[in-house]
Amino acid sequence: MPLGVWTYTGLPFSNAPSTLQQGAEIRVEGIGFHPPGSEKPLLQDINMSLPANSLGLVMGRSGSGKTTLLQVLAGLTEQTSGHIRILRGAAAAADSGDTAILQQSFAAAQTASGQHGGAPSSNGVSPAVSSGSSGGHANGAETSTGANGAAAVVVRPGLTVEERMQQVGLVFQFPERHFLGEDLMQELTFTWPRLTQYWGERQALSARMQQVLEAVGLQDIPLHVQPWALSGGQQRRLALAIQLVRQPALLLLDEPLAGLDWEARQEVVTIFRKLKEQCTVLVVSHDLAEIAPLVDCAWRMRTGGTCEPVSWPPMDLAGLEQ
Ligand SMILES: Nc1ncnc2c1ncn2[C@@H]1O[C@H](COP(=O)(O)OP(=O)(O)OP(=O)(O)O)[C@@H](O)[C@H]1O
Repeated sequence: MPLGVWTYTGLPFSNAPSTLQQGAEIRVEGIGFHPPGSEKPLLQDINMSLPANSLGLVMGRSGSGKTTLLQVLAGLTEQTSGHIRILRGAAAAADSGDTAILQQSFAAAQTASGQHGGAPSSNGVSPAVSSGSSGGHANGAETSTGANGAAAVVVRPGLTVEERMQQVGLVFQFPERHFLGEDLMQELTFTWPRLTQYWGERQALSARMQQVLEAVGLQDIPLHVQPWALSGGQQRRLALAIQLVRQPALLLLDEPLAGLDWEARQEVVTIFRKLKEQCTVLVVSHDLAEIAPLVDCAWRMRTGGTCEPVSWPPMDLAGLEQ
């Protein structure tokens, strides 16, 4: 499958099938990043696990490496150690040894392919025959057909940077500073593929655009309006819409409330409540008062690029902010 078309944000357009509508479990395992020329590593042995459709929070002092971590997760920077996995369905089950989910996944795959076979064995490897397709489990695991025709769950070690760029969306801090389109239509479609071979992709995107605009509450703004004529909150919602149209499995938000007034912050937080239904979300933020009620799991980054889990919900939110 060809790699997607590159966008102005550095994110290639996803050629992933439109079945990627739900969040996935995210595993960050032993991620380290030590760029050449830097005396010390910027990230060290980062471990995180985000359940599907959860919202994770990363906090920490300035310079502790939060943005660097997001860049690695989004595939803009390649880590020097560790790996990142996006697990769906059978992949998550195989990884955790959950044979019940595996059995359901294989039953669904067999029904879809019109084939029948035995149940998965207790080690999670199915003796059943499948079509050999991925069965919708993009990355992390897939069903494959062996030489004897038997299907097995193959858990892949980690995502390449290209795969991350396709499956992870990143909304930068102050995303409105990166707007390039002369109107909303241009801004929303700027990253869409233009070559004839991607016509099907464009059609799928057009079909999703209206839904996404409604989800972020911008459906009543005419598409000929200039992006800079929008309010601060509307601009942030536009930046979210641009990423949501791509249907990322993981959405990364870097200080999404920074620089917004009270009203705009409320607008954006309201959208975050709904975001979790569509994808798994990881937010870097200092604005704990607004974000805290939405958070399912949290980590604190320390100077030197280490990361530790924070018990959630916290006993004392004010103390956490210090
Ligand atoms: N490619 C690089 N090479 C060397 N140092 C880098 C590189 N990229 C970032 N840094 C340094 O890594 C450190 C972490 O930066 P990062 O922006 O990730 O921190 P942060 O926690 O997001 O900070 P803030 O909250 O201020 O945004 C900083 O000291 C930064 O100067």
